[in-house]
Amino acid sequence: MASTVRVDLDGNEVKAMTICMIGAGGFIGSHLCEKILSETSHKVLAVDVYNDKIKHLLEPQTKQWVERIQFHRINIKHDSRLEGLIKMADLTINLAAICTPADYNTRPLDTIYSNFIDALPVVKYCSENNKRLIHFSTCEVYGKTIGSFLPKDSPLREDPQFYLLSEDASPCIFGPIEKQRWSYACAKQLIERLVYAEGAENGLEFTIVRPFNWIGPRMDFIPGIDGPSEGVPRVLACFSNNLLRGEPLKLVDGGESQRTFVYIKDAIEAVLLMIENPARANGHIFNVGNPHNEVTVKQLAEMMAEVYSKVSGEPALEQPTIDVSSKEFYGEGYDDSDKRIPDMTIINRQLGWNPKTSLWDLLESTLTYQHRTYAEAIKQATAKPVASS
Ligand SMILES: NC(=O)c1ccc[n+]([C@@H]2O[C@H](COP(=O)([O-])OP(=O)(O)OC[C@H]3O[C@@H](n4cnc5c(N)ncnc54)[C@H](O)[C@@H]3O)[C@@H](O)[C@H]2O)c1
Ligand SMILES: O=c1ccn([C@@H]2O[C@H](COP(=O)(O)OP(=O)(O)O[C@H]3OC[C@](O)(CO)[C@H]3O)[C@@H](O)[C@H]2O)c(=O)[nH]1
Repeated sequence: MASTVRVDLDGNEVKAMTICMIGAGGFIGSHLCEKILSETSHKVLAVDVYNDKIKHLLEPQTKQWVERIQFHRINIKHDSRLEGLIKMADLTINLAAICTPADYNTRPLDTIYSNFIDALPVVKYCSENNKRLIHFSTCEVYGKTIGSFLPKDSPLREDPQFYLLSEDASPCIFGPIEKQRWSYACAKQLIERLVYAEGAENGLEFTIVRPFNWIGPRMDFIPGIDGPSEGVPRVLACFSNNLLRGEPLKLVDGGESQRTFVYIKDAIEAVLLMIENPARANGHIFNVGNPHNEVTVKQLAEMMAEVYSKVSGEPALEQPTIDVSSKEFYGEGYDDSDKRIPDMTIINRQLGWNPKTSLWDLLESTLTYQHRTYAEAIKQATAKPVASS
C-alpha cells in the first residue's frame, strides 16, 4: 500500500476511495488496476468476464494489495449484481466494450449492443445513485477529418483547422450506413450524448475519455496462441504476430492512414489524474493521445520491423510488408479514419497532463515484452513434428 498522503493538483488530500472498474480484465483495465494498486490506497471492485490479464494482481502472492482488489466475474448484459457494486463504490469507470475494428463491420449488432445498450444501465445506476462516472469513449467519434474531403493536393490539408480533433469544436464525420465500420463510432457517440445529457438534466458527475490509439504490453492477443487462430486484433498485435512468425506485415489499402500512438503507461497517468481530481475532471470530455507520435501505418510497420529485429536479435525481414485490400482483410463494409491528431488544449488546461514516451521507445519496450512472452510459444506451435522412423 502507498504510505504517503496523496494530494490532488490543488494541494488537497486525496482520500482513499472504492472504484468499480467495469472491463478491468482488458488491456487498459489491467494497466489501470496495476497503477491504482501500486501507487494509491484506493480499492478496486474489478468487473469483467475474463481475468487472465489481471491474474498476477489477484494471486495470494501479491499480498500487499490482496485486500484492495476483488474480482467479480460478471457479464454486464445480464447481471443484477451490477447495481449493488456501483452503489458500494465512490466512482465507476466503464471500460467494457467490443472495440476491435474487425468486429465493427462483421458483428455490427454485437458492436452496437456492447457500446450503447449494455452501457445504458451503468449510466442509469450512476445517475440514480448519485455516483461519479468515468466513461471510456474513443477518438473514433471524430470519424474522418474535414481535410479528407479536400482535393489530395489542397494546401488547406496542412492547416490544423482541417485536421486537428478538438473535443468542443470538431464535428463527428462518419461514412454511410452501409459502411458498417461506423457502427462502433456511432454507438460511442450516442452513449457520450446520453452521459452528457444525464449530466445536464439530472446532475450526473461524469468524465468522458477519448483514447487515441493507446498501445503497450497485454494489448489484445496473438492469434493461435492466446486468442483464436482466425481472430484479427488491433494493429499492434497484428504486426507483432507477423513479426513473431517471421512473415511480412500486412498493409491495409497500402497503409496510408495516419495514427498517433501513445504509450499505455503515459495514458494511465492521465486517467489517474482524472480519478483524483474530480473538481477539474467532472463535466469534461478529454482527448488522451500523443500528437508527437504521428506515423502512417506503413511507417509504423517499418519501424516495428526495425525495432523487433533489434530486440529479438532476429535478422531483418527480406520483405517487411505486403499490401492487402481492406475488403480482403476486414470484409465488406470496412472504412477508415484518415488521420487522428488530438488537440491537447483541454487536458493541458484542466490536468496539466502531457505524454512523455516517443514512438521508438514505446515500441522498444512493447516488442521486448512481446518477444519474451510469445516467441517460444510460437516456435513450439509452428515446429514441424519429427517423422518417426
Ligand atoms: N486501447 C485503445 O487505444 C482504445 C482506443 C479507443 C477507445 N478505447 C476504449 O477503451 C475501453 C477499453 O479498451 P481496451 O483497449 O482495454 O479493450 P479490451 O477489449 O482489452 O477491454 C475491454 C474489456 O471489457 C470486457 N467486457 C466487454 N463486454 C463485457 C461485458 N458485457 N461484461 C463484462 N465485461 C465486458 C472485456 O472482456 C475486456 O476485458 C473500451 O471502451 C474502448 O472502446 C480504447
Ligand atoms: O494488420 C493490420 C491491421 C491494421 N491495419 C490498419 O492499421 C490502422 C489501425 O488499426 P487498429 O489499431 O486495428 O484500429 P483503428 O486505429 O482503426 O481503430 C481503433 O482506434 C481506437 C479504437 O476505438 C479502440 O482501439 C479502435 O476502433 C487501420 O488503418 C488499419 O486498417 C493494417 O494496415 N494492418
